[in-house]
Amino acid sequence: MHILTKEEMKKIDKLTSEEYGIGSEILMEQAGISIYNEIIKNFKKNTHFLFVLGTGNNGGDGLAAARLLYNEGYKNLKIIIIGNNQSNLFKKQLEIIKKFKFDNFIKYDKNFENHVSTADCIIDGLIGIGLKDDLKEETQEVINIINSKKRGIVISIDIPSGIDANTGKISKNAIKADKTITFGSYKLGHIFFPGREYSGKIIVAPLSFPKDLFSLSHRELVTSDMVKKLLPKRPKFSQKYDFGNVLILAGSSEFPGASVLSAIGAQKIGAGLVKLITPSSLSSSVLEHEPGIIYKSLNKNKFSLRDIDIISKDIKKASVIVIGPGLGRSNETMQFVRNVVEYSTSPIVVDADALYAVDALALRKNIVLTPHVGEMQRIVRTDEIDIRQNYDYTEYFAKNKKATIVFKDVTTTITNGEKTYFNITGNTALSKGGSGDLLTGIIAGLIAQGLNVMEASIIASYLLGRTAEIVSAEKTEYYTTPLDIAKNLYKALLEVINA
Ligand SMILES: NC(=O)C1=CN([C@@H]2O[C@H](COP(=O)(O)OP(=O)(O)OC[C@H]3O[C@@H](n4cnc5c(N)ncnc54)[C@H](O)[C@@H]3O)[C@@H](O)[C@H]2O)[C@@H](O)CC1
Ligand SMILES: Nc1ncnc2c1ncn2[C@@H]1O[C@H](COP(=O)(O)OP(=O)(O)O)[C@@H](O)[C@H]1O
Ligand SMILES: [K+]
Repeated sequence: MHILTKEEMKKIDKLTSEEYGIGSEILMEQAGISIYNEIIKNFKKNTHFLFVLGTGNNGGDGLAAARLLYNEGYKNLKIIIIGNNQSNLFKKQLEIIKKFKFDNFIKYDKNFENHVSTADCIIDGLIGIGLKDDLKEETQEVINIINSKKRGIVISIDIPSGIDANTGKISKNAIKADKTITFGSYKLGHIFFPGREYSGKIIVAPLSFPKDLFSLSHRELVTSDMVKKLLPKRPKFSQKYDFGNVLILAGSSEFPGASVLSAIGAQKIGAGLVKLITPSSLSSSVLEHEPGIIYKSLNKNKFSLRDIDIISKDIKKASVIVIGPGLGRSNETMQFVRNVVEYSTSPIVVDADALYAVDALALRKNIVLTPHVGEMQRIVRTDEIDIRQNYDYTEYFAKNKKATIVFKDVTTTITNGEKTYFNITGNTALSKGGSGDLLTGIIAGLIAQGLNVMEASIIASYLLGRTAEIVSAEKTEYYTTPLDIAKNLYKALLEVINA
């Protein structure tokens, strides 16, 4: 499923009309029908509806849906229109609904609160992707009353009014919907917070947009289907060397646990061989969890430059290297990181402390950086933009650095600057030390099996998040730990494989 900006959506509207002859009126009627269909599935004819509509095409969709319901015997409908500048399609829909003898238009006055609190279902068609500038005061007031006085279900048309479709940001105020019915495809505002939260359950109504047109967007949502298609094959006629060799350079006497989770992640996702080389002897617990992991301790506190000689053979043999989790950030260790990255030509997953050496690294497409919010804000070296709300800056950064980036957040951005994937699986069970270390190992385990760094990052992010959802449904988001997630990774795998 592609994820569109409002400009891309408008372009697709235009092309659908001009190149394919399916005009805006038809699309609006279809939008109305899809809202109508969703409503009749869930509400009886005696339901009290309040349609709160603007005067643009978002409001026009609302008028079409209201008329279809009215025509089917849903008689408890009230419509309130906010604003004056009616779009042509809105005007037309208004004329049509009047021809159906609908006349229950109400004014915006002191009784509005009462209408809101007595409605079983409120349809929000105030503003869609046409939001411009800050919300007008009257609209803010209307939205405020809906959010605070509603008793029934709120359904937003296309996107909750007040949410910017390109960023998910709130403009002064926004409707908190239970459900959003959007058209064609997701918009970015549906997947970035707070828009994602304000949208509630999102339903995508396809309308008649030609599918090919969506590929004008280079951004996609990671889905179970996509993961299923990308999962590496495991042919019967195989042996361990066919599934790759993961070398993990991680840990220190101060942070021995991180490397353990990375190694387990790589092993559990199916890598042929996983070797953990770590400075301290404190990570030996890895063998209790997975005795198949090859474990080597250098019996010191942290990596330094001269360790390169000891591990150079391993670096050459590795089909993928993980560097970073739990390393610490001393100068010597950063020198070590730089040298490993320069020395190797294999794919490398650079995570955690190793990200602090990024400035000095010559990056390449098969290097994947996996920063969380703080690390990302630091490596882009600018405080001027909030990196969580600027996926295009992450894309720009990846392109510029010629690397692949997995920017880990509630919505994770996976990009090489040309293609971008967003993952939205996961929950707060993952907001705990160690989840990222596990992810790193899973990414590497997939690269070892022959996937490129983008493919591996897509699958790993999806599976990590989905496993967290599955495990926490049983054990709660409080209780679930990275190790629980590692041990249950098979549940998300099975769900994907059997879907
Ligand atoms: N053109 C098409 O092919 C289709 C468009 N559709 C609908 O059309 C919508 C886009 O329609 P429009 O481009 O007319 O725009 P919208 O209807 O989304 O927004 C324009 C309306 O919002 C008001 N508005 C904008 N900024 C505001 C602010 N800051 N404060 C208060 N009011 C503000 C304007 O006064 C106007 O009434 C989509 O979201 C979707 O719902 C659907 O009918 C599907 C097909
Ligand atoms: N609330 C959340 N919802 C979804 N995913 C989350 C949430 N919190 C954290 N995550 C995910 O969990 C992982 C945390 O990584 P990170 O912060 O690097 O952990 P650590 O460095 O402690 O191992 C990332 O993949 C991130 O996307
Ligand atoms: K809306």
